[in-house]
Order: sequence, then C-alpha cells, then structure tokens
Amino acid sequence: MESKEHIIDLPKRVYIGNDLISSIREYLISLNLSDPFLVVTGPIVRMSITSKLFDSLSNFKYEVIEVKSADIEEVNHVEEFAKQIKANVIIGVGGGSVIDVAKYVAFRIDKEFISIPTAPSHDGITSPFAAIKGMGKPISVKAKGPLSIIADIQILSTAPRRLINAGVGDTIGKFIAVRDWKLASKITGEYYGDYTASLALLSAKHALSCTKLLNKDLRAGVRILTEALISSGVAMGMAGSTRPASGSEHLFAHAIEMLYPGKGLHGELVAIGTILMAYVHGINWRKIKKAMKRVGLPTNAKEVGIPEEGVIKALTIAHSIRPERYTILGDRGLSWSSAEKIARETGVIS
Ligand SMILES: NC(=O)C1=CN([C@@H]2O[C@H](COP(=O)(O)OP(=O)(O)OC[C@H]3O[C@@H](n4cnc5c(N)ncnc54)[C@H](OP(=O)(O)O)[C@@H]3O)[C@@H](O)[C@H]2O)C=CC1
Ligand SMILES: O=C(CO)COP(=O)(O)O
Ligand SMILES: [Zn+2]
Repeated sequence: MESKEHIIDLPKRVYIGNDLISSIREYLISLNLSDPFLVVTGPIVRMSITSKLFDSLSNFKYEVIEVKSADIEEVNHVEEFAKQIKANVIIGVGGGSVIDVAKYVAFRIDKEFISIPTAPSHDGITSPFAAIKGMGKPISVKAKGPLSIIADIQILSTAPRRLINAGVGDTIGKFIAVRDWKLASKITGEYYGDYTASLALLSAKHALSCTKLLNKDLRAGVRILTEALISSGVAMGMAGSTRPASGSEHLFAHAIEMLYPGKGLHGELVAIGTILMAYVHGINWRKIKKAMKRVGLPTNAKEVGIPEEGVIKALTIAHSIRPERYTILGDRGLSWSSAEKIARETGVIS
C-alpha cells in the first residue's frame, strides 16, 4: 500500500557562482539564520580556503571544529561541541566526508545545515543522506538536507584534479543506478519514479559530456559538473532515498571500501564499478571507459592499488551489502568465475 504522505527534502536556496565565499554573511542574513554557528571543516580546507569565510563571519558568534573522517566517533564529538556552544546552524565546509558529518550532526540535533562544498567530488552536496562509518554498513543513512548550498566555482575549480574527476565518476554512475532501479521495478514491483530517474540520468549525461570540457576550460567544466552533482542530490531528495543515485556500481564501490578501507576516492571506485556494471547491463561500457580515461580517472584495479583478486571478491559480495535494494546483481550475486570474466573483459584486471 502507498504511504499517506511522501516528504520531499529540497534546498531552499542554491548560490552558485564565483567568489561567493566572501558574501556568506549576507547569505546567512537573507536566510534569517541566527548565530551561534558551528563551522565543520577539515584540516587541509581550513588551512587553504576558510580565511575569507571567517572574515565574512566576523560579526557573528561562531566556532570552528575540524574532522578528519566521516565516522561515528567524529559525529559524536561534533554533536557534543555543537550542543555545548548552543549552535543554531551547522555549516559544512569541505569534501564529502566533512559535509556528511555536518549534515548528520544537524539531523541529530535538529538544526539547519548549510552546505559549502570545496570539491565537486560527490553528490552528497545536496542529498539528505550521509555515509557515516561505524554504523554497521558502508551505505548512507538519513540526514538533514541543506537549507542552502553555496557553491563557489572559483574554489571548486581549484580542488585537486583527482577530486574533480571523482565527481565525474560518482555522477556517471547514475547511468547504472537508474537502470538498476527500472529493472527492480519490473522484477520486484518496487516504485520507479520516472521524473526522479530522468533527473539522475540527466546528471550522468552532463557529467559524461563535461569530460571533454574539463580538459579545455576547467572552470566551465566544473560549473556543469557541480550543477549535475546538485541535481543528482535533488533527485535523491525527491525520491526520499539514494535509489536514483546508487545501484550496483555503488555496491561494488562499497564492497571495495569494506575490503580495502582508504583505497581510492568514492567517485573513483564508483567509476570502476560503472564500467563493470555497464558490461553486465549490456550497455556501451567502452564509451564510458573512454570518457573516464579522457579526464584521467582510474579504470583498473592497479591504478587504485587494489589487488586483482580484491576486485573479483568485491564483485561476488556486492549484492549482499544492501539486499533490500534489487539490482542487476540479483539475489545470488556473481559467481567467482563470472566476476573474473567481467573484470578481465572490461580491463579492470589484466
Ligand atoms: N551523502 C551522500 O549522499 C554522499 C556521500 N558521499 C561520501 O563522500 C565521501 C567522499 O567525499 P570526497 O570529497 O571524495 O572525499 P573526502 O571528503 O573523504 O576527502 C576529500 C579530501 O580532499 C580535501 N579537499 C577538499 N576540498 C579541497 C580543496 N578545494 N583543495 C584541496 N583539498 C581539498 C579534503 O581536505 P580536508 O582534510 O580538509 O577535509 C580531504 O582531505 C565518502 O565518504 C562518500 O561516502 C559520496 C556521495 C554521496
Ligand atoms: O554515494 C551515494 C550517491 O552518490 C549514496 O549512496 P549509498 O546510499 O549507496 O551510500
Ligand atoms: Zn556516490
């Protein structure tokens, strides 16, 4: 039976453009937000990016806390500090891990969350979900969607190229996620949201086409990529789950993250998962791989420092990570020999 209501979490205002970081004060005022604020950031970003932000916040009461990874201990620590300073708003400034900790803390203490991404490496910029380690599974959980996103293209474009490429990988993965979703709706009768699926697919198409632009005009490419990441996050907010944005390609990435923690960025692993699952779905995996190579994304196990057997193992366990979400991997998953064949034929292992 359909539930009585479906709540869609969307950001109220998205600021996108250049040198926005110096105008944070005006944005916070126009959103009617009152201090104290808690700025959650990471050590590298704090050193290199936040000085203009702090200048802009100088008339407000605010505190800063650094996190090093998105795990439950960090969440507990940030939550305790947020309560101690009676923070009204949590501002996440950084990559995916920092944004996830900030939005999960905001969710737990029921405060507003502002997302200030410094790298276009993931679509958690907008999504009301967070991937927090130490909560049992490597998949994301419900969190607070951002009230506002402040996407400063100038900052996002100066992120290391590897992080920019990871954003391409995370977004191209939607080609698979949407196909898995449609397949599931046919096999299990799961609801398939055509509109949300189209939105996620559009993000993937834009990410694919911006692989050419990124090499010619980095800033223009980053703008398109950032918009694609934002709208993929919107698709998750509309669906009320990460379904439009995470299918078997993410399951492969999660399996690798479990087997080899810290190897490869999230978007890089999703990119490799996309090649593998495109092959399984029977779609043009060569075109996807070519686009990934064009930007310099890793396309094989060696490039991310994973042993060949690790790829095969990950392929055989991926289906078991989120059994409630049906994908092309089915309920039984891949046998060792078919996993090996898929990985070899796509060149993910040699
Ligand atoms: N919630 C969701 O829906 C989603 C969540 N994710 C999650 O996001 C995480 C991946 O995020 P990702 O950004 O790839 O990786 P991380 O956030 O783990 O790491 C990014 C690294 O890059 C640094 N960095 C960020 N911006 C800049 C910059 N402009 N210049 C120089 N260095 C910079 C960070 O510095 P510092 O050390 O200062 O932090 C950090 O060391 C994963 O945990 C993944 O699960 C991914 C997709 C969706
Ligand atoms: O990474 C995500 C979307 O890009 C979130 O996916 P999960 O729900 O599988 O963690
Ligand atoms: Zn992802």
